[in-house]
Amino acid sequence: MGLVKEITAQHEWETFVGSLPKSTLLVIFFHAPWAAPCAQMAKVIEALASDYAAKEDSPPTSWVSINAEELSDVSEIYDVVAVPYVVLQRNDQVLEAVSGSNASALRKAIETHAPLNSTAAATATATTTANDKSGTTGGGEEVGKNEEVLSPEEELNKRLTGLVNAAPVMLFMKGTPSEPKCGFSRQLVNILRERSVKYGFFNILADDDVRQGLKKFADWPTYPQLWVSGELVGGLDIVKEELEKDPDFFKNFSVPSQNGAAAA
Ligand SMILES: N[C@@H](CCC(=O)N[C@@H](CS)C(=O)NCC(=O)O)C(=O)O
Ligand code: FES
Repeated sequence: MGLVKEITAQHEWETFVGSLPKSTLLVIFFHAPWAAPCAQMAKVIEALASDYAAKEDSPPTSWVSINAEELSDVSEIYDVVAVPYVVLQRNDQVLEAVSGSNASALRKAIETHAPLNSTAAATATATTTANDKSGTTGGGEEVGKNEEVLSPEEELNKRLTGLVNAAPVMLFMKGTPSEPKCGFSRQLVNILRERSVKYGFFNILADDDVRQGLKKFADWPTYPQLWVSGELVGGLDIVKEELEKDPDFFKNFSVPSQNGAAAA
């Protein structure tokens, strides 16, 4: 079996997703054949997939690769506006998406949602460790390398730093761009969409640690939160104000107005 399955038809996609066991983390890699960063990211994904395949007690994962332009219906469902774009989902729920060729953000995201047990845990029996979601999130330089011991708070902050830098424009929202779960988040998605802004997003409803932690980290009490280049811009009101002051606020982050995905 190839580790990363190329899906080339809509029906193939539907069958595949429909047959996935609930606990499996599905990694969906959207790419375009003309985008050089995609070729790089494809290698990263192959390597990650083989890491998971190599570890006997690793949580169940499944890896697919989709040509974003060829399967535009699928791309639309996931709001793919740029490639490479990787979506992590479990049980039909989008957990996180990583936009652009950001290998470390991707590895961090995957390890967060499907923690690989450390070498010590690997020697324990698989049954007792399989459900341990509360453990460390990895995120170290290399799997298996000695990691500095971090307090849970430091660990979370490290993770949050990774998340706010996961894409040049990051939206922390309630729900997903195609299914916002609150009017404030929906409005901000619309603002970004109208301006063809390329952005990554994180559904804070899927992760209460991030939901509560980021408020402290950002010193900002609500969602949505928009981050640009790793810095908090603010919530919906602030973004509206910024756009009033400077209508070109997002100029550097917009996709040229053409169909299909743009290289990130
Ligand atoms: N005026 C705010 C509206 C956002 C807001 O009030 N968000 C609330 C309700 S969705 C929130 O995130 N509360 C904290 C929470 O739900 O964790 C803005 O400009 O973004
Ligand atoms: S979820 Fe109630 S206002 Fe956003």
